Amino acid sequence: MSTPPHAPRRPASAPNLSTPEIISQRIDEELRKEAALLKERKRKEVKVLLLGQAESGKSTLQKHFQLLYAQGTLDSERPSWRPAVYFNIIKAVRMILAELDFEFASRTPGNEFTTDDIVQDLSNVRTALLPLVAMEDALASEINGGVSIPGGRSGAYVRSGWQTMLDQKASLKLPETATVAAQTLSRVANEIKLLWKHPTVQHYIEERKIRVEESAEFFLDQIHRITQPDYMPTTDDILRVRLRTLGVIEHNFSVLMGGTSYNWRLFDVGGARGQRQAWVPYFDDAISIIFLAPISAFDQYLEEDTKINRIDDSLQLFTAICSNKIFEKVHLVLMLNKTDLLRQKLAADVKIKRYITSYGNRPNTYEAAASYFRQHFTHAHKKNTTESSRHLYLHFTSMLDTQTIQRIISDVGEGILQKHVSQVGLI
Ligand SMILES: Nc1nc2c(ncn2[C@@H]2O[C@H](COP(=O)(O)OP(=O)(O)OP(=O)(O)O)[C@@H](O)[C@H]2O)c(=O)[nH]1
Ligand SMILES: [Mg+2]
Repeated sequence: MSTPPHAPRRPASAPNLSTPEIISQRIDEELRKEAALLKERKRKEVKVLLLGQAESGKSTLQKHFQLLYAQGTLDSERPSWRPAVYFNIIKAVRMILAELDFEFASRTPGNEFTTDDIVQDLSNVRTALLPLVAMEDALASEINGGVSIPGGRSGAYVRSGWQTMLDQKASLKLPETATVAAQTLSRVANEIKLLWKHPTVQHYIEERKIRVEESAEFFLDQIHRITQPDYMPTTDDILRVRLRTLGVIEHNFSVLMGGTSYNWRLFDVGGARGQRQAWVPYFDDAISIIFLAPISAFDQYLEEDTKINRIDDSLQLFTAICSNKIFEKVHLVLMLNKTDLLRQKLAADVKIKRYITSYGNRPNTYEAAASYFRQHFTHAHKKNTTESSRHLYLHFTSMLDTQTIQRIISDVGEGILQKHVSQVGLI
């Protein structure tokens, strides 16, 4: 190969850039740069796990993070929540009808809530609603992208990237089954209202014979708004939607603190018992755990094991987290969540001691209950903390109180960041 006439000539004294030593120096330099970049990235990366049993409010808390730090992404995801709202309503209608069937089958004469006329009226409403109820599984399957939950459990859930999948498929347009569901819902909106407001249904709700999911009441009360053809979920709707999380979903936020932009990596996990083994690979190098325990759940049992009281399960899980060596130095935040529902239940005179005998003769008030649950969780932490310096940051929360929860997120965030900054020096 000949040198082109105008190519600059290497002076005789200049080093030969292709000697093995130079190549090796260059590789070293590249590796150093890469390591420095990695270190810098790690320095700005804050890894937080959201843990707790199913329905404890982890995904709802994640939405609040999103609302605070990445409002734009929540806005762009808005359309993909529409099928989920429909799904929540259809499921509630199905649960109400199933319970009515059961109650009517065993009705006794003279009961003012189950007269022949009432049974006939509600049976007509039922007939009108059957086509809607029949769509539940197909809608769940569409939301799930056709993948079913291991173990054959039905229902709708979200997994990593689900919104992108829906967005790519349909952008603002509703997917096929959801479109039919929207039309059917508009057609039977009056019947849903009739059913929901019916004194017999309200009576069974009060008597706690009909138990719908916690967000159902909110959606059913607003059925006419939701069944409008141009309905788009509000932020409140998104916060209320119930969809199980499947596996572990990572959410990234850029958070500006003290003039530096940190990359928050928030891991939201599926909380049901069968899902918990999927958490383990994410335990390494987590700087913080936010553990959610719904203290309103004292009268509820696990869906996956109906013998186990949900508060017991939360305590057991929290104990396991506290005693795990890998979390000895973690910044541990405990949110005793759903305080609004706890207040509601106590106002309706649901007795804690009926479900938790050790509650004894303590007053059935919010203050006494909150202090009792706090004591149990702090005790579990203290008993299972070998690293004496690990502190427990405890908050009573309601995810419906957006203003307060956002202030708590800011406070919790600062604490987590301080911990992070004190540890990055070790990297
Ligand atoms: N009233 C009330 N509802 C809440 C609160 N926190 C969460 N919810 C509702 O409880 C339901 C379950 O919340 P999620 O955030 O989906 O629960 P999760 O812990 O992510 O559940 P999994 O994904 O199954 O592990 C949703 O309908 C939420 O809107 C709260 O403080 N008060
Ligand atoms: Mg979830």
